[in-house]
Amino acid sequence: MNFEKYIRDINDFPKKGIVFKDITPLLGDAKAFEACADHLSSLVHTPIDKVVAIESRGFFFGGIIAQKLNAGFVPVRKKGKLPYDVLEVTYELEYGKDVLQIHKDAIQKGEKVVIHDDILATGGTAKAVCELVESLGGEIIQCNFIAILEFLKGREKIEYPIKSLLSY
Ligand SMILES: O=P(O)(O)OC[C@H]1O[C@H](OP(=O)(O)OP(=O)(O)O)[C@H](O)[C@@H]1O
Ligand SMILES: Nc1ncnc2[nH]cnc12
Repeated sequence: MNFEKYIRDINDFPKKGIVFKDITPLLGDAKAFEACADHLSSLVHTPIDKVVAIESRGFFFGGIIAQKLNAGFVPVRKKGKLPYDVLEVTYELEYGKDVLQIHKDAIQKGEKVVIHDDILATGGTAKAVCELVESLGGEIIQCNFIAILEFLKGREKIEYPIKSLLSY
């Protein structure tokens, strides 16, 4: 399937000068949504224990991928949303700065982990999540995205295999 036609550019969102990749047309089409979930799952070739996905757009497919791969689902959330003991990391992304948190008991030492998000842009977000997973002793198998904005060089920040359906 040509997923590109379900992702639209929105100029100057959320800040002037940013070309925002909007995946809501993909989510709104039943066939495209299902095909995208299937493709994202098929990018993983080894058994894994956990899919770690990033609030909020990583959650749309993260849970489905976990189910398809027979793995548990772990949410990484913006500060103040997770109720139990957390580890946290401050990070910068293409258009801002924030804090991400993960539950301290979400990953056991040695568990095999796939990280999923919708977009890899500057890589600040994904790198921060890699750090959280590493701190808990997880073994990162790969980072898996719907699309990579190659011109923002996010790949250079990530030292694990990167897989995606689309590159811009
Ligand atoms: O590679 P980076 O430059 O770090 O940017 C990528 C991140 O930016 C977006 O999330 P955002 O923080 O906008 O939150 P949202 O998913 O809640 O919309 C996107 O979903 C990624 O998580
Ligand atoms: N240009 C962009 N479009 C959508 N999500 C993003 N996250 C960071 N940069 C983005």
